[in-house]
Parts: sequence; structure tokens; C-alpha cells
Amino acid sequence: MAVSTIEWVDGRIRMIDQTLLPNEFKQIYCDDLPSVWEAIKSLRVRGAPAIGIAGALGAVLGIWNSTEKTYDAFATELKSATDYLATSRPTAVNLFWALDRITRTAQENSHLQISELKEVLLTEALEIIDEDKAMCRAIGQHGMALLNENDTILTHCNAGGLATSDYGTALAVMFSAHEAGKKIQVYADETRPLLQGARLTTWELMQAGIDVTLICDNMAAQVMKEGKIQCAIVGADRIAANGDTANKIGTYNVAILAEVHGIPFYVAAPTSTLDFALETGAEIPIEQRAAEEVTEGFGKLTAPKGVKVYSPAFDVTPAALVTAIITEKGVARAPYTDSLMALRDT
Ligand SMILES: CSC[C@@H](O)[C@@H](O)C(=O)COP(=O)(O)O
Repeated sequence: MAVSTIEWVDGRIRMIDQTLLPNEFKQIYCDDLPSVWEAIKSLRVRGAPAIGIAGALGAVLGIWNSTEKTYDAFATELKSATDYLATSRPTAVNLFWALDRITRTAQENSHLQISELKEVLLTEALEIIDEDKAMCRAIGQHGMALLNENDTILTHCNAGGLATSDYGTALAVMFSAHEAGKKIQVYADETRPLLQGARLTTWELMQAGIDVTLICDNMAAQVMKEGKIQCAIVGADRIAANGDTANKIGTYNVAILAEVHGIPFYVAAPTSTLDFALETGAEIPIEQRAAEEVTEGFGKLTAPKGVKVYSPAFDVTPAALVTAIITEKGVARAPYTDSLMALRDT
């Protein structure tokens, strides 16, 4: 993308406010920890890798003006920043991975002057962004080998440049194929309730000149039955050691539909989305969102006031429904417990 999803600018964090897209393209600044927390919680910045970057930059912002003189006092301040950011959203493991990485970097450099340590932490956060950019490009290269000429791909939610530092994961596969001259088409699920597919994925694909068609989530079965889809590719928020994959609510539906219609179902994610501490997806924490996002998500009441609402933001697709997991290190196939571990260690 021409403009960075999220970046560090002179002691502040600048990000595209994704809640305004596609009606308005606006960059906003976060000057303090509460504004970073709010930006993550309210989905101004969203998508697992981008949330990780927001966490890393947010942790740096949290200690940037620290006046502490000793490492212990500085470490306490850093911990209160990372603990606070960790409460913003529970599902994407990239947030916790990035916060841990900043904490570890501080511990490894505890001998430095506090002023030097701040710079080292900023360098580490910027390194996470650079690595993410490289990982997205590599995912694109590995994934496009799975696509054939004239394939039509179904995707769900937004796993594009907006959900990462740049280029995306699931959408990286489509961008790479398109840039390599492969003729592809995409169907994008609108992705209820906050329409990341309708608002963000179609916007990104149209900007790239990729042929995209928007469908409501409940149209996917019919579109598959009509033979219009050759594969599904989605992103991930957390992948357990056995390959069970948490992603935006509705992804599990897509995987079941793909299985029934004999269509490959691919997950594209960087290895920072793997959580080997969890044996299966049953342990993945699922975020619950506010009822209003379902009943009046875009300012118009679409259900009776006071109706009971249940709104999990993510679901877990069992590994058995996943044809392959595309990472920056290569493509893993079942049994995932072995193949993911092998990829991590390469
Ligand atoms: C490359 S992003 C992969 C996932 O984070 C994405 O598909 C998704 O589920 C995002 O959910 P969101 O609630 O918009 O943060």
C-alpha cells in the first residue's frame, strides 16, 4: 500500500483509521497508551499482525517519556504498559508475541543506560514491522504456487495490507498471483457484523486492480454450489500446535462449506501467529464483542432495542478442515503438529 498501515513518527504512532474506510481515508495519531488501547479495541487498527505491531509500538510509546533512572523502575513501567495493552483484545496471539518480544529485548539489554534502552526497544519494534513486511511477501510467493490460471478464490474478513504492516497474508497470495500475471478473481464475504470484507478487502483488491465480487456471508454456499469457487484462502489470528485455526467469526462456516463442496481451504499466516503453547484450538480465548455492533453497527438500528445478542468475534476451524497452512517459511500440511514444528525450526 502507498501509505503505511501503522508507523512510528517522531515519538507518536500514526495509523490509518480503518473504522472510517472506505468512506474516508484518514490517518490518526496515538500520543499515549490509552489512545493505542482504544485504537486496538475499537478496530481502528486490526488484523492479527497489525495488532502485534500496535502492541510493540504501544509498549515503546508507554516508556518513551519515562524519567526513571534505574533498570528495575524502568522495567516496572514497561510491564505496566504491556500488561495494559494485553487487555485490549484476547484472540490474536501476535499481540502477546510482540509484547513478549519487547519485554525480552529490555531484559537482554538491562545493562544499558535508560536513554539507550529506549532506542533499542524502538529499533526492535521497527524490526518487527520490517520482518512482517518480508513475511507477507514470502507468504505471497509460497501461496501463489497453489493457484491455477483463472482460479476464483473466496476470502473472509480482511487479511490484507491493512491487517499487517503491508501486503497482507491471505490477500498477499492474491496480490502476488496478480502481479505475476496470473488471471484470478476473488469473491469477498462481507463479514458480519463489522464488514471488514465489504469495507476493507474489496477496497484493497479494487485498488490493486484485482477482479473482486462482494457477497453476503450467507451466499457462500450457493456460490460454491454454482461452481464459481476453486479455493478459499483466509488469514488467522491464532493457530494452535495441532493446526486448529482461530480467525474472524464465520471462517469455520466457510471451511465446512469448502469441505462439502470439495474445495481446498487454505490458511495464510506468518509464524508469529502460531501458538505452540496451546495443543488444540479449544484453548484459544475467543473475544466477545458488544451487542451494539450487531444491532446498530453502522448507526442504524437493525434489531429491536434490548434484544439479547451473542457476539463471538472469532471461531476456530478444526485442523481437519484445513487443506494447508501457508507461512513465510513454506506450506504446511497435515499432520500439522509435525509440519508446523518443522517449519518453525527452519
Ligand atoms: C492477516 S490478518 C488475519 C486475521 O487477523 C483476520 O482475518 C481477522 O480475523 C481480523 O479480525 P479483526 O476483528 O478485524 O481484527
